[in-house]
Amino acid sequence: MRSAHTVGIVREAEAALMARLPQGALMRRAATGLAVVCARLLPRVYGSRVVLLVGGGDNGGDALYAGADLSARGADVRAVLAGDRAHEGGLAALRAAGGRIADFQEDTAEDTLFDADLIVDGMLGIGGRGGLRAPHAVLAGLAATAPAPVVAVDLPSGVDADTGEVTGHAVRADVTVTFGTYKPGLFIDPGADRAGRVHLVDIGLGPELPGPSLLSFEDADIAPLLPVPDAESDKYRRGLLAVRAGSAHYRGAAVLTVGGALRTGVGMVRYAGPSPVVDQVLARWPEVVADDVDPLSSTDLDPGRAAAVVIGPGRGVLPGNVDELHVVLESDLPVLADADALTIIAAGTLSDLVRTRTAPTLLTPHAGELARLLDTDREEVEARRLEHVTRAARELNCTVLLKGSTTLIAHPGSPVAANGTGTPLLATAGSGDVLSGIIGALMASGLPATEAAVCGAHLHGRAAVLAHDGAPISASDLLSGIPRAIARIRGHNRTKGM
Ligand SMILES: NC(=O)C1=CN([C@@H]2O[C@H](COP(=O)(O)OP(=O)(O)OC[C@H]3O[C@@H](n4cnc5c(N)ncnc54)[C@H](OP(=O)(O)O)[C@@H]3O)[C@@H](O)[C@H]2O)[C@@H](O)CC1
Ligand SMILES: [K+]
Repeated sequence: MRSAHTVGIVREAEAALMARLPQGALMRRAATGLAVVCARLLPRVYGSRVVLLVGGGDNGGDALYAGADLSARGADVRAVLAGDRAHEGGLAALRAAGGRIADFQEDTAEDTLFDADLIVDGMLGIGGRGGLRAPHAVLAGLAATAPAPVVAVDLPSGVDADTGEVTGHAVRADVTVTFGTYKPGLFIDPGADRAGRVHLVDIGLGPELPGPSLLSFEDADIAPLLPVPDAESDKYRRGLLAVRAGSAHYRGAAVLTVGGALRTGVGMVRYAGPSPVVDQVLARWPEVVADDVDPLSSTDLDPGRAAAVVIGPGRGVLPGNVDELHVVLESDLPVLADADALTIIAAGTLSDLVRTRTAPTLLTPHAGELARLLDTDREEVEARRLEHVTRAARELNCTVLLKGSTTLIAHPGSPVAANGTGTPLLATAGSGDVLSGIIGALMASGLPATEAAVCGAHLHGRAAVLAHDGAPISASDLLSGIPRAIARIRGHNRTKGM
């Protein structure tokens, strides 16, 4: 598990640590770690051409000191100064080690960057604000087209450290070397996409840091959460999931939601819906117990003996659907509400019920649905995803999973989790229905809502990567990737444990 802290917290922790250390010690630690990673990326250090892009603050200082280390080992190091000032100590160290320093020149910058074997982006770190100004933006553009790998110092310049937002230009790094703790923006798109592989350099900040602001999970963290049936398990102990998805218009939503649950593993799925949908579900998944229920007229809407309920995908927003959701939310069962159920909640009638439930509740909106839940615009949510998912969890007093290129999971009073798995190909119709089924199965198996959401999002992304094999995927293909993803994640855990 990787923990990230916001800039404000990093600054406080750094100040506390610096007060106990000789001046410049922290920057030396950071720069030494940076130089080690840079050296590993070069076939050999001696004779390699390293170009440093140097901003006016301490981020540039890190790059200059690391450049001095590489220069002392025989690299040909050139610093390009992006601003009219640069870290004095770093400049002196680079000069003393034989490195060359030049101001940014529009007509020579391209040749300099295109001749490099390695480009080090030390323009902006946690002190960056807003979109990159010139010439930083020009250098970011040249670095993106130059053939050499790009190493970002602390974070790619132009990425907001706290949110991952990018306004205008930003550096696209192959590797980011970050110091002391991860920054949230390294795990949230578009920042995560700009960061490449992320290395953390320990500069001794750990004891000064409070609990994390954001968490990112890896296979090894997910493996122990996946339910494993034992010899004692029967279908009821393994969990019965009630699925209230699909309608005459959207039959596929029921098939995909049920499929997601079955492929993840659950004791039993009990499906209830209109008769033509029941037929379709049973034709694809004969192991399901299915009841003909017309949610628009029936009074028998009680999910009965279930361990968890998934409600909403393709279900509809008619008065009967509102009644059905009402009954489900009034129960004391763990509930996952998605799609149409979110539209009903956003309309206001049932939001109080969500807020006051004591049983686990998970909402799984995409940006448009979250915007409706918060009475704002989709663009607002897309621009500041972390802020909005946190706000929704707080205001609705439940767990909220915001789907997107980085799926975020928030629960009141807990650090937000950023999901690191997946592929842009996941943005396909029905993919969210499968996710609901996966998470529903995990909730029915007894995982708390937040853990089920974290685990389910990870699994969903891994399944997509395994299923696509270089070609576009449909939501149905995703289903076949789920068991393989589970096997990979479990296998990873066994290797770690050996
Ligand atoms: N603190 C510590 O103990 C340690 C810190 N460490 C390192 O220090 C880094 C933080 O250094 P920092 O605070 O000096 O800020 P930094 O990221 O260099 O940026 C400031 C410069 O950027 C400029 N600038 C801002 N926005 C801009 C824009 N949009 N477009 C263009 N320019 C823009 C701004 O210019 P100004 O706006 O002031 O004119 C100023 O010149 C941190 O990330 C880590 O690498 C490590 O050594 C470990 C120990
Ligand atoms: K940087």
